[in-house]
Amino acid sequence: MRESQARKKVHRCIVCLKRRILAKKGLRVATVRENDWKSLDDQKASLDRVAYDHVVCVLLVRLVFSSSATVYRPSEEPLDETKDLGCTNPYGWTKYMIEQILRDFAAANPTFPISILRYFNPVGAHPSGRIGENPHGPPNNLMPFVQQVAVGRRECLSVFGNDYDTPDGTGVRDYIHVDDLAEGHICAMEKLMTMDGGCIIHNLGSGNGYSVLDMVKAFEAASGKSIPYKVVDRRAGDLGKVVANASKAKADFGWETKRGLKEMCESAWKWQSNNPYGYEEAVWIAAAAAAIVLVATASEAFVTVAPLIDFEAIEEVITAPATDILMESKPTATPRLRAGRARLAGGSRASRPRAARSARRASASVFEVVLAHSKDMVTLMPYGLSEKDGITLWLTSPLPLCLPSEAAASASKVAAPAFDPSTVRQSVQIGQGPGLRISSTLRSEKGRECKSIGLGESTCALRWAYERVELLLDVEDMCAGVDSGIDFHKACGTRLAIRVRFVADEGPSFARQAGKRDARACSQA
Ligand SMILES: O=c1ccn([C@@H]2O[C@H](COP(=O)(O)OP(=O)(O)O[C@H]3O[C@H](CO)[C@@H](O)[C@H](O)[C@H]3O)[C@@H](O)[C@H]2O)c(=O)[nH]1
Repeated sequence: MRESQARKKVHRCIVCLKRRILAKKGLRVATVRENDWKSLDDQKASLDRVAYDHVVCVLLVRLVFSSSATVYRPSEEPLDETKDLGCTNPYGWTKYMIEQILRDFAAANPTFPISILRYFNPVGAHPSGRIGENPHGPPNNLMPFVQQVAVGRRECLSVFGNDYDTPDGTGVRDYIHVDDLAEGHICAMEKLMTMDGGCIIHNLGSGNGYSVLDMVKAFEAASGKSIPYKVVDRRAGDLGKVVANASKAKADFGWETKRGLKEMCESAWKWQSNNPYGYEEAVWIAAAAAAIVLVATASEAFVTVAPLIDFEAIEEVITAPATDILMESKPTATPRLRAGRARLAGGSRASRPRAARSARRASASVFEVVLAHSKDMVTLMPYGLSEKDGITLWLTSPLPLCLPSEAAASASKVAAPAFDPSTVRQSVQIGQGPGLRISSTLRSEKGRECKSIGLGESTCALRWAYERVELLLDVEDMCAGVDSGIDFHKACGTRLAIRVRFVADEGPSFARQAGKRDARACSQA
C-alpha cells in the first residue's frame, strides 16, 4: 500500500471515530472532511448549529496531553494535583513547559477544552501479548529491565538502593497498568466532550505504592522465572517514594484503576515471552505448527535441523505459493528442491554423512529453506562448519511478514494477511551463539531502499519496508564449536523462503567437523 493510501485509511478511521462520538452524543453527523477545517466558517450556515460546534470541537479544539508525575516538585507525600510543581530533569521540564503553554492557551482560548493527564508509572502490556513496551538499548525503567532478565536477555537486575525510608528500603512507586491508563484517556476525552473550555488536570495513578522488591516478586510469580538481582548504589535523582493521590480523576470522571500487580506482570510477561527481542528483533514467520523444511540443493550440502520438526505440518506449509516463490527466486532449483524435501521428509539420519560428503566437494553450496514455525524456537544448525567457513543466508520474505489474524493463529494455519504498512511491523531476528558474527544487508527487491545492518554478536534486527525484500547475511566468522546454530525465534504470519549459501575460499572444511556434527545432530534429534 502506498503512503497516500495509508494516509487515506487513517483519515477514514479518524472520520469514522468522530462520527461515532457524535452519534453517541445524539448529534447529527455533518460531513466534514479533515482538510475542510479552514473553511468551516463558510460552511457554518449550512450546518446544524450543534453538530457544527461538535464537529469543530472534535476536529479542532479538544486536546488531551500526556504529562507525567515528574512535573511535581520532589515529595514523598501522596501527590495530588494541587502539589507544587518543579522538575529535576530535562524530560520533566519538557512536560512542565508544555503544560504551562497549554494552560495559557486554554485561558486565552476559552472554547478550547484541554485535559492534562499526569501519568505515574505505566507498566504491563496489551493482554493479547502482541503490543508491549520495546525499549531501545538497555531499559532505564524497572519493569522492562525485569522482563528482559526473565526472558534471559540480561543476567541480573540492579536494585538502585535499599536504604530508603520505605518498608523494605527499596524505592516505592505507583505502578499503573497501561490498559487502565488508556481507559483514563477515554474518560478524559468524554469529560472534554461535556466542556466548553478550560484546562483540567488529573493524575493517572492507582494511589498504591509498591517497592522494587514487591515488583520483582510479583513478576517472578507471574512468569515463573527467577529474577536475580543485586543491590547497588542509589540512582542519582531518585526519590524513595512517589505515589499518586488519584481521587480527583475518580471524582471528576469516574475513573480509577481496575488492574493490579498480577495483571500488570502477567500481561508484561506475555508480551515479553512472546517477543523476547521486542518488535525489531522478533521473527515473524509462519503461524503453522512447529515445522521447518530445509531443502538442500546444488551441492547437496546439508543443514541439520534440530528440534521440533513436524513433517506433516511441513507438507501443509509447503503449498504451491511457497514453492512458486522459491521457483521465482531460483527457478532452476526446483527439481533439487523437491528431491531435497523428500529426503528430509524421510528423516533418514543415514543420509546426513552422505550429504556431508557431497558438500565436501563443493566450494559453494546452496540450501533452499522454507520455514513455517509457531511460537516455539526452531534451531537451524549449520552442518559441519568450521571457523574457516563462511556462510551466506538470504532471507526472502515472499509475502510481507505480518502478525497473523487471531483466527488464523488459533487455527494454526498459515495466514496471508494483507499488507498494510501503517499497521504492520515486520521483522526478523537471528540469534547466534558465541563466536558467530554476522553482517547483513537488507535490500528491497526493486532496490528502492538499501540498508546495511551490522549485527551484534548475539542478535540482529531488521524491518521489512517493502512487500518483498531480501536479507543477505554474511557470516564472517564461525567458531569451531558450532553449537551456536542460528535460531529463529518466535513467529507467525507468513512463510519465509531462505536460501543459504556456503561460501569459502577453499571449500567448507566439512571433513574435520562432520563426524562431530553428526554425533551432535543425532544426540539432539
Ligand atoms: O534498573 C532499575 C530501574 C529502576 N529501579 C528502581 O525502580 C523504581 C522505578 O524506577 P523507574 O521505572 O525508572 O521509574 P521512575 O524513576 O519512577 O521514573 C518513571 O516514572 C516517572 C513518573 O511517572 C516518569 O516521569 C519517568 O519518566 C519514568 O521513567 C525506582 O525506585 C528505581 O530506583 C531499579 O532499582 N533498577
